Amino acid sequence: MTEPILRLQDVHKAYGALKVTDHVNLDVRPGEIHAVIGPNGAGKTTLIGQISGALAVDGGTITFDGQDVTAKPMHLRARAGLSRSFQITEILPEFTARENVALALQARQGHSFRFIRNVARDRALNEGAERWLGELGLAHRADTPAGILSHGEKRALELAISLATEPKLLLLDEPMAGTGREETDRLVEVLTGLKGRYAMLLVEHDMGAVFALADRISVLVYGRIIATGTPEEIRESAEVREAYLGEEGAA
Ligand SMILES: Nc1ncnc2c1ncn2[C@@H]1O[C@H](COP(=O)(O)OP(=O)(O)OP(=O)(O)O)[C@@H](O)[C@H]1O
Repeated sequence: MTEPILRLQDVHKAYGALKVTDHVNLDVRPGEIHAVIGPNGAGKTTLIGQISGALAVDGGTITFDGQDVTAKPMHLRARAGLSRSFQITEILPEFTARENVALALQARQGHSFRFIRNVARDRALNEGAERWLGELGLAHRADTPAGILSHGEKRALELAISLATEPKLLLLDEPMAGTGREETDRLVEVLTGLKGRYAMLLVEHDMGAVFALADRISVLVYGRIIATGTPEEIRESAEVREAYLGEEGAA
């Protein structure tokens, strides 16, 4: 079997007596969308923080792309291809959508920020940026300052910025938060288009989006993963229904 791109073994963290992540075992396979769902306060944000390196673990091991990254700082994990998107504003509002992506491409090539003024003239960067914008349905917004894009378009732009860094795993932290129905549908469509090409760990409250996108779902309740399985298995699990999904998930 192919090695997972991300593996968490026995990861745990407590704040005093509160076990926020409680001996979590989880893996993400190459090309898989693995969603983590759970009620408010279940520990999802903490888990994402531990994976990205923003938060230290109390114990356990995090292996990314074959390397033990448990003690590695966030920037080294990012450099190794672990990209966190959403709930972090990476967009520069004064710059156009194209410039925002071009800057991410430029950063990947190791140039420093002070060359910013050369970006507009660099055709290769602009073409690369346009390719990503096209991929995410934003080609017609290339010249628009990022700050005046709609909320859903900003989310798509954040995704373009993440993808421009050629990640091996995308950590998607509530990408649908604050988006309307139409924009959520659009983002689901965009992510569906990327399916199979990138491994993604998706934390999301919108169950419609989760069940439409995920290959597997893990359910986190009080810091503990109570089930991992296909959307069908999760929907049919009596334990999950009782602990979390309730009638809504059964519908
Ligand atoms: N720095 C902290 N100190 C103490 N308790 C914390 C801290 N950070 C989080 N917690 C607690 O840990 C628990 C898990 O929080 P976390 O934000 O990870 O949950 P979540 O599943 O992401 O919730 P939501 O779905 O509402 O975003 C909560 O009870 C929270 O109050």
